Amino acid sequence: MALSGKIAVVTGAAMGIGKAITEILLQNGATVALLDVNEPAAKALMDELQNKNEKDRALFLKCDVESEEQIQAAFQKTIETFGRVDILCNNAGIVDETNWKKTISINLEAVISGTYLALEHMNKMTGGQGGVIVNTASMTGVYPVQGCPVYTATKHGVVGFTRAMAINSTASGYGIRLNAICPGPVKTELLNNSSLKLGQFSPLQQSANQILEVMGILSASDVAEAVLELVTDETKNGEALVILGKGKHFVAFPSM
Ligand SMILES: NC(=O)C1=CN([C@@H]2O[C@H](COP(=O)(O)OP(=O)(O)OC[C@H]3O[C@@H](n4cnc5c(N)ncnc54)[C@H](O)[C@@H]3O)[C@@H](O)[C@H]2O)C=CC1
Ligand SMILES: CCCCCC(=O)CC\C=C/C=C/C=C/[C@@H](O)[C@@H](O)CCCC(=O)O
Repeated sequence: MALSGKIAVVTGAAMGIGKAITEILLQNGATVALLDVNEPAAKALMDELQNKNEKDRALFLKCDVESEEQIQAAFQKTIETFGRVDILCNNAGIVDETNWKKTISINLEAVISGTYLALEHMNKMTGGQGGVIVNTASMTGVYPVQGCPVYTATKHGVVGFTRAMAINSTASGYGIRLNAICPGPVKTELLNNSSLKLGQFSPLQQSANQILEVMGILSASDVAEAVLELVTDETKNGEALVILGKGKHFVAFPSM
């Protein structure tokens, strides 16, 4: 898929991996609606884009993905402004093993809401033009990590939901590819703060730390490059791409 003229929606776009995804999509010619709850960070990014003459292809829409109404309003504004949606990156996520219901709400429920809203607008069976959805899971969506069982559960859910929706899309003719990106540790605010967010499992942090030594730490740009591969490679549907400091691989799931 060539990105020039394509319209993308990215959630959690103001910082970290979402910011890097936004930047690489813009660099490759796409137009991006940036959805985020952090208005100051988003405005700072928009100022950076202004300096790179990319601001006219970027639209910040304040949106708390915990609110289905706010996601719907953001999609509506995107379509009113740019005419359609071709690419969706459900990227917003948190780690909070204490407020674990919020973690489920943002990391999984919002991914489902965003995907279903995108279907309404992208589905070829209902007048859409098709497209691609990349959901940000984590290596914890495939390999459980001590210290963050609910986070791990949400990311397993993102992988399973994405793969099931990819099968549905093929079977139903939606014309939409769905893939999951499963990064290991990435140097962002989320990772930096994660040791404070393990709640009752904080004593297990050391074992989580060991993963950093084994897996290495990625940059957000490393992940964005892998997301670009999933967006542009039209042969990829229903994949879970694990990316670690030591390399990347598509998960080989057991066949039935
Ligand atoms: N940093 C890491 O080591 C890894 C992160 N991930 C996943 O990548 C995604 C992005 O994480 P990072 O960039 O590391 O985090 P980050 O904390 O650096 O950035 C997350 C962005 O999402 C936004 N956000 C949070 N809650 C929101 C909500 N309710 N509505 C709208 N926006 C919201 C934040 O304001 C922020 O801009 C998450 O889904 C995370 O689980 C996956 C694997 C590794
Ligand atoms: C613990 C949740 C991490 C969420 C981010 C991911 O999905 C990556 C999962 C893989 C490994 C996680 C390791 C987490 C270690 C934390 O306990 C913390 O110690 C990391 C500190 C970051 C740093 O030192 O740069």
